[in-house]
Amino acid sequence: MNYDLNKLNKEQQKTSTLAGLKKLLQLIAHEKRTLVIALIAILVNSTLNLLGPLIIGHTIDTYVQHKDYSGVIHNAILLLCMYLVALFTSYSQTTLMGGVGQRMLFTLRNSIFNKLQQLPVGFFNQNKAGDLISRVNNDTDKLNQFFSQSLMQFIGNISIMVGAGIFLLIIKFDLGAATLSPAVLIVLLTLVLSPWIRRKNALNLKSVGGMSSEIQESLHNFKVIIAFNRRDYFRKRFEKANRDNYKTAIGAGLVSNVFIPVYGLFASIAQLIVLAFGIYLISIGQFSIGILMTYLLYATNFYNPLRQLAALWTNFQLAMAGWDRISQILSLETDLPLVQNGITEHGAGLLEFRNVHFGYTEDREVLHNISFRLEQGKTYALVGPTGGGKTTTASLIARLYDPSKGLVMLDGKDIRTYSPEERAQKIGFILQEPFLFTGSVKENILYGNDLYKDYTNEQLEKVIKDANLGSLLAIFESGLETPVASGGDGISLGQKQLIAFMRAVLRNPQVLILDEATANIDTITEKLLSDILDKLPETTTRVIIAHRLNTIENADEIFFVNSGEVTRAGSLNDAMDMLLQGKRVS
Ligand SMILES: Nc1ncnc2c1ncn2[C@@H]1O[C@H](COP(=O)(O)OP(=O)(O)OP(=O)(O)O)[C@@H](O)[C@H]1O
Repeated sequence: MNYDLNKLNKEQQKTSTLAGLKKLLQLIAHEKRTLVIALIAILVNSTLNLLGPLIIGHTIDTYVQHKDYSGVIHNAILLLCMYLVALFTSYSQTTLMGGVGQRMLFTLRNSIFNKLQQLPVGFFNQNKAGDLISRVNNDTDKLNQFFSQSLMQFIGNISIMVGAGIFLLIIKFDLGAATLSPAVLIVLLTLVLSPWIRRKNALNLKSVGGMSSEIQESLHNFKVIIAFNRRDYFRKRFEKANRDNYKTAIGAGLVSNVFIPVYGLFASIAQLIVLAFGIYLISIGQFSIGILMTYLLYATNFYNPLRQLAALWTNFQLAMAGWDRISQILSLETDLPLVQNGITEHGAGLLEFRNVHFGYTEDREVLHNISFRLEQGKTYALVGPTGGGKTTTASLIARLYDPSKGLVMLDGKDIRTYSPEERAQKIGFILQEPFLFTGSVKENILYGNDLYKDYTNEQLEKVIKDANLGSLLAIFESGLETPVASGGDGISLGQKQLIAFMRAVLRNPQVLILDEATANIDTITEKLLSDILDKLPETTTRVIIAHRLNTIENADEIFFVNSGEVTRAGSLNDAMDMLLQGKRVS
């Protein structure tokens, strides 16, 4: 399945502003009470702002012109009180919406992270970690900014505009219509330009993701970069990503800023219309100075928010572009679903591949029509040249992927019928490059193991000794409390493999897969591991992938994996011949 977020097909990419907005609103649906209070606050604020020009006009015509200063002072105090209440409502709505935005950000980041936890290995093969981090951090923040800062401003501005527009039309309809006509052009222009702005913003967010991937890759591989003196190479790559980001940011900024001067121009034209027409109306006795003042203030009240709406609209487009990138992740489903009514067979082997085909991508098949069967309690070895398909076969045993054709049976049932927990309990997989978390040896050993999670060190040490793993633990200076640094970088690769080995064995799986698990371990420790493997419960089936043939000399059966085909190799000597000749016997 295609999981590459930057190459989704049209169907996967299809998003509409309305549908996106609807889904987004669901995220804050439980905030109804806060939203209603914030809405009331902003409407009160707009109303107070709209009453201002009326009172000012009335003061000029009634009190200023008749030199009634007590009336002027009275209205001035009234205006001051109104502006203070407006300030309070504005502060309240900002604080309330700030909280809504932060809570939404929290939920959204959790949802994306949870979704990432559910997606299959194929998704992570096809996407760069840096880009995903950028989506979780940066794109969600764009949404937060819109919700916490822009949404209520948006509503407030629209209500002021609508109110001001109504007053303009009521006071004098023909002048009102002339004053509002530039706004119609602005709305049309906005509608035409919006998709373009959204596209430009999406490109910009994508380039931020690209830059983040470059940083992640170079930080992750810093040892190789230094060892190969490739700093210049990565510097150039980063410079290119940074330049791409710079260009897309300039592009997005340019299109976004196109509105601001255009809006300004239209607002000025509207004011000119009011002034010219208003002065004419005064000259023919239809308007008073106070009404002209009120009119001018309403025109400003109409066009100022419109100008701000341009900026808010840009924020909205940016938030929607961010939301598109986020919802691309949220809408993905795992291609490893739980199958309810899979085949169940008695008497099947513990594990069986039936005519399995598999490819990481649709255009290249890696495993071709593989069939084999593993019995309980036996030891199997997979040998073969590099790139032959051993790890891929093991990955299908652990259901990191599903076959494109064919079936994998585990313990008499289609492997797809097991829940991830059941499967992880039955299958232990020690990867070629085990990953350790920051913490202690104990925390890493107990990772994913609920059975011993509350054990004290003494209890756990006893369990480890009983599982014949004591000699491995003794290799670590401070035993269970030996610290492990981020990604396990503070300890050797061999030691990592030992921890991964203890982690897998303590779960007591039915099938234990060791993928080159002893490749970085000295001969004496390797012998220790071999003894431990021999002492595993009789029911444990072992699948050992190894390049060094001495590690598999005790295997009950050897499979030769080459060019995506799996065949029985017969004896160790036969396997050796096949490896040396690079071909298989039929
Ligand atoms: N994540 C992946 N995406 C695409 N192709 C892959 C991926 N992993 C492996 N392959 C390809 O699948 C084929 C089999 O690889 P696999 O890792 O199974 O070989 P292997 O026998 O385990 O090799 P090695 O002995 O080097 O570990 C190779 O051609 C490899 O290039």
